[in-house]
Amino acid sequence: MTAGTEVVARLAGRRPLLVATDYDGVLARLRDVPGEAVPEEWAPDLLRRLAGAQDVVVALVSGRGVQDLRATSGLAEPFRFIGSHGAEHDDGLDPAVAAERDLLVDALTPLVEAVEGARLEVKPAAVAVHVRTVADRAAATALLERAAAAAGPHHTAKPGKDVLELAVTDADKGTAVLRLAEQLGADGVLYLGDDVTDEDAFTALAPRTGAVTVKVGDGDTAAQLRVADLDGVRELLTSLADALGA
Ligand SMILES: O=P(O)(O)OC[C@H]1O[C@H](O[C@H]2O[C@H](CO)[C@@H](O)[C@H](O)[C@H]2O)[C@H](O)[C@@H](O)[C@@H]1O
Repeated sequence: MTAGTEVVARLAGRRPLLVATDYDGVLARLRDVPGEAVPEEWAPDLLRRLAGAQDVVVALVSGRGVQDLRATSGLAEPFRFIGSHGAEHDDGLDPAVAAERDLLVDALTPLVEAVEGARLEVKPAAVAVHVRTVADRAAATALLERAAAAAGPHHTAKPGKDVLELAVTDADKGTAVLRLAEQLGADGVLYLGDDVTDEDAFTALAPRTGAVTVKVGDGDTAAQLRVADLDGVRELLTSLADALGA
């Protein structure tokens, strides 16, 4: 049985159904420049098909801030947005976190400026140190270690693919997706993700009846199912859309 067949068998009859998906590495290929990570050509129409089905809600869940996620993906309503690794729901963020974030920016800026090719990304509730374009890989590793050491006890370190993010809240994708599922009274939940922070969602959803979790790509995971790559995501979501009559 393919992952798509399994997802259809377990979810097609469940309503309301929440289809929640990570963005980078699932709907968009990884790029050197985060702003260039646009969705795969098939993704917007396929997500709209799913969101058009009766009692189906589609949510994009990302480490990006919601504003960045909307701008980079080009996606808008009817989709729901969870950003900043769970700290932002649609457009809401506690403004008090910005001052705390700016202290982190001050601490990390000199570290990043000392390493050629490194970049600092300032997000609503976090600061991310990117090393994808650092040619000296030993320097990249050392920078991520120094950035981790700069974190205070009230920060949450979130490692990812060539990135270390320091968040100023303890929100995660797991609690955020569970909260949205409760709000919707969802009887079924599908979650797709490829990166370390998606493991929080896989773990949080594991005990929930009617939840199916899918890891995209290689690596250890708490997800129940796996697809190899973004083409696997397209096939899986197409099977679900067909089964929903969307
Ligand atoms: O939760 P996600 O939607 O997967 O977002 C995770 C991070 O994605 C972005 O960084 C990653 O993608 C970049 C563009 O392809 C790539 O250059 C970088 O190496 C990846 O780590 C985004 O820039 C971060 O803010 C997100 O946290």
